[in-house]
Formats: sequence, structure tokens, C-alpha cells
Amino acid sequence: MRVSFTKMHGLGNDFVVLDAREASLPDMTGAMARALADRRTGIGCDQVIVLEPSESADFRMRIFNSDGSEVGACGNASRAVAILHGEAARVETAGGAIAVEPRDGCAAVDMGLPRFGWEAIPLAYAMDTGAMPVGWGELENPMAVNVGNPHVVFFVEDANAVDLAALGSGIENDPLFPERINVNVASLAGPDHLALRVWERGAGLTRACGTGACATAVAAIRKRLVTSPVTISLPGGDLVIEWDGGGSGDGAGPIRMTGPASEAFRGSFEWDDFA
Ligand SMILES: N[C@@H](CCC[C@H](N)C(=O)O)C(=O)O
Repeated sequence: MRVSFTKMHGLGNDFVVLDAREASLPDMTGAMARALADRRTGIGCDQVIVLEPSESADFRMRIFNSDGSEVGACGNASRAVAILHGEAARVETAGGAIAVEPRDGCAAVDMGLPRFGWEAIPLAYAMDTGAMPVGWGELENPMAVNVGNPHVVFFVEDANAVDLAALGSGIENDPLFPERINVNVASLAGPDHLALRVWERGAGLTRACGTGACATAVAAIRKRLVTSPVTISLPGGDLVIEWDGGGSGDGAGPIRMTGPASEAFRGSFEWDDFA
């Protein structure tokens, strides 16, 4: 069976998008996603995205990391899919419903409410997710936020000076995180401006992570380092995150992310070559 795909990216975080909303496809498996994401095969990406019909929203977006794990949220892919869809839509994801709206090469996404409880991250045992008494090498006392997927955020003097390639995998796979974790390292770059690098669960270092930007902005607002809106500068470019932290810092509303995404090329492949 020959299957068409669209290669897209958001700030250099790249996706193979398969559209099964009208013509159905065989079910995507972790092994198939891993094969499609493998850059040695000539396609390759950080995440494989499958669009399917939904009973509760305009369509459903399934997200597979390059290691084949299926996960709940992907901020950059949400903007890419908004641009591919071409109009405002409600999208069902495993991490909850989101609302996407394309705007001239950019897209705005309502990512839903952040969660801060240790069970919601999830962590293996109870602790204050606003000041976690744990550390790995030079990285200590992170905050944890679930924005449809789990994140820890470390605030450091200089995010670019941290050897995230060496530390990322150990933190991602630490038993403290029963579903593994996305690892964010951020530093203050100016008033309401943060620099961010991300080690993604199931994908490693990427040029940008939209949910990482959301989690980091929310953590920084909770910590009263910045106020909304916050510009997050990633290696691949900038995102703007808005969130009303409310008086308690526990959040009065959904996270809104705005930033660019674009189509790179279209192609097709033989399903059985990757299955
Ligand atoms: N690149 C994404 C996040 C993809 C999923 C993440 N690696 C996870 O395992 O939760 C983004 O832009 O948010």
C-alpha cells in the first residue's frame, strides 16, 4: 500500500504527518513509527504524527516519538497540524483536547490547563513539584509540570553551558519518573524572556519543544521570575507563551502558545517497507 505523507516542522522540530482522516490506514505501531522516524531510511523525524477521525473533536492527533513511544502532547506538531488543516479546529489528543488556529505562517494553540500535583506529573512518590529536593550533577531542584505530557524544568545561570547531551538520558529514565520525563534547562535572558534547551523523552535533544516552552513559561511564572506573555528562545527560534498564573500561581486558565510552523515537502512510501 502506497501512503502519502507531509514533512513539517516547528522551529526545526520535525514531523512526518500521516493523514488518516478520510482514507483509513493500517494501525500505527511503535515499531513502524520508529522505522519511519529513523533518519537513515531517507525520511526521518523527531515525531510521527497520525491524524484520525474523532468523535469528540474535529479530528484526533496521535503522537509517536522517534523511539516509537506514543505520547499525549506535542506543541510544535500542534502548530504544524493547524497550518496543514488550514482553519481553526478542536483536536483530540491523548493528553486532552486542544484548540488550534492557523495565522499566516504561524499558529496559536490553546494547550489546556497545566497540572502540578505529583501524581499528575507523574512522580514515583509525593513531593512539592514547585521545589523538588532532587538533583543530577549540576542540575538541582527542578520544578515539574504536566502540560499534556510530563516535564521537569531546571532554572540555571546559562542554559547553553549545561551538558544536556550527557545528563538528559539519566534524568529522563530516572525511577522518580515512572512514565519518563522531558527535561528542560532554562535561563533568564531578559525581562519576560527565557532561553531554553530541551532533552525530549523518546527523542533526545531537539531544536525546539513546544510543550517544553509551555512548561518552562508556566514554571517561571509560578516562580515569579517572569510575567505573561513570555518569549521563549530555543535553538530553532522563538515561541510566545501566555498563561494567567492567578493569585496562587496555580493557574487560572489555559496555556496559549503562538509561533511559526511550516511544510517542508510531501512524499510517499510503501507501508510494508516500514511495517
Ligand atoms: N516535540 C514536542 C514534544 C513531543 C513529545 C515529547 N517528547 C514527550 O515524550 O512527551 C513538542 O513540541 O512539544
